[in-house]
Amino acid sequence: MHYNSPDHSHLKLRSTRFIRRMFAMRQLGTFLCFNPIISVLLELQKGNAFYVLLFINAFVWPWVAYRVAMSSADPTASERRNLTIDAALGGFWVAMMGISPMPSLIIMAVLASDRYAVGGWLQLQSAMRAFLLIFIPMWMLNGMPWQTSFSTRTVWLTLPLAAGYMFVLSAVSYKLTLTLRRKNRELERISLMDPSLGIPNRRLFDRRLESEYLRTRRGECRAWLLLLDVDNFKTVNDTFGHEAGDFLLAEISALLRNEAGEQDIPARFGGDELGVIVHDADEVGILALAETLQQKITRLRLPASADFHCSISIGIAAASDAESLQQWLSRADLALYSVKRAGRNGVQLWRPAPENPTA
Ligand SMILES: Nc1nc2c(ncn2[C@@H]2O[C@H](COP(=O)(O)OP(=O)(O)OP(=O)(O)O)[C@@H](O)[C@H]2O)c(=O)[nH]1
Repeated sequence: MHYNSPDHSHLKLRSTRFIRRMFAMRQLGTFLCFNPIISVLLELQKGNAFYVLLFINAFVWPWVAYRVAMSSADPTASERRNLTIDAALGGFWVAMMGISPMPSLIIMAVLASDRYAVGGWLQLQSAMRAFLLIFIPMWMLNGMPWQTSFSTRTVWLTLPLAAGYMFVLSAVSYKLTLTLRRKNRELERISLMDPSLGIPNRRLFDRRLESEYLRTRRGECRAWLLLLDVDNFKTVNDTFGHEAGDFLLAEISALLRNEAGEQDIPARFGGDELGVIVHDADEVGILALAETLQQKITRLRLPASADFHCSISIGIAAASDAESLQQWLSRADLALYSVKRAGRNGVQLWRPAPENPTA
C-alpha cells in the first residue's frame, strides 16, 4: 500500500525545487558550452550532423532532462542520473574537439565542480565514470586527435563559461548556505521551546540556569529561581477535561511571559510545573513578583466554568545562597515542597537555618 506521510508533500516540494534549480543551471551551462564547442567544431570542419547534435544537447536536452525528472516516481534520483548523463555528453564533446585544451579543461572543471557541489564525492565519481566511458571509445573512434592549437575566437567564447558559470555556481551555493543557516537557527529555536506553551523548555531552562548561576557567582547580578506548581491540577483535568488543563497552563505561561522582566526566563519545568529565572532582583522585589503572579493566577478563569478558582504554590531560592547549581535548584524545590505540605496556595522563600545562638 502506498502511504503518503504528512512529510510527503514537503519532500516533493523540496525535490521539485532541486530539479528546477538544476534545470536553470543546465540551461545556462549547455548554452555557455555551446559557443566554444561550435567554434572548435567549425575549426575542425566537422559535418553538419555534429552541429545538429550540439544544438540538441544545448537547447533540447535541458527540457528533456527536466520533463523526465519531474514525471519520475523518484525525481531526485532521476535528476542525479541526468547529472551523470551531462558528464557523459561532456565526454563526447571533449572527444569530438580532439581534447582542445581551452574549452575541454573548462568544461571538465565545470562538470566536476557542479557535480561535487550537488552530490559530493559519490556524484563526482559516477560523473567521472560516465565521462570516461563515453570519452575513451569516442576519442579512439575519432582517431585519437590531439588538438593543441585554438583560435582567439574560441578563447573569447570560452571565457563566459569559465567566469560566468563559476560565478553563478558560487552564488547558488551561497544562497543554499544562507537557507541552511536560517533553517538551523529555526531548528535550534524549536528544540529549545515548549511547543504548546510558547515558552522555553527544560533544555533552555537548564542552560540559562547555569549561566545565571555563574554570573551571580561572579557578582554580575543577583539571580533567583521561582518554581511554580499548579495546585490540584489533576482535579482540573479530571473535572473539566485535559483541554481545559492545557488552556490553564497556556494562560499561566502567557502571564509569566508578561510579568517576567526582559532578561528573565519563564520556562516549563515539566508537567504542570513551571519556573522563572529572574536575572537580577533583591528579596523585596522577588517576593513582590511572586505575590503578583499568585494574585493574577487566582483571577484566571476557564471558558467552561466562571466559578473555577485556580491557585499556585511557589518556591523561591537565591543563587547567591547556593554552593552549587544543583543546590540552588533543590532549595527552590524544597521551598515549593514546604508550601505544598503547608496546604498549597502560598509563597515560600528558602532561607538558611538561623545560626545556633549558643554555638
Ligand atoms: N492538561 C494537561 N495535564 C498535564 C500536562 N502535563 C501534566 N499534566 C497532568 O498534571 C497532573 C499533575 O498532577 P500531580 O503531579 O498529581 O499534582 P496536582 O494534581 O497538581 O497536585 P499538587 O501538585 O499536589 O497540588 C497529572 O495528572 C498530569 O497528567 C499537560 O501538559 N496538560
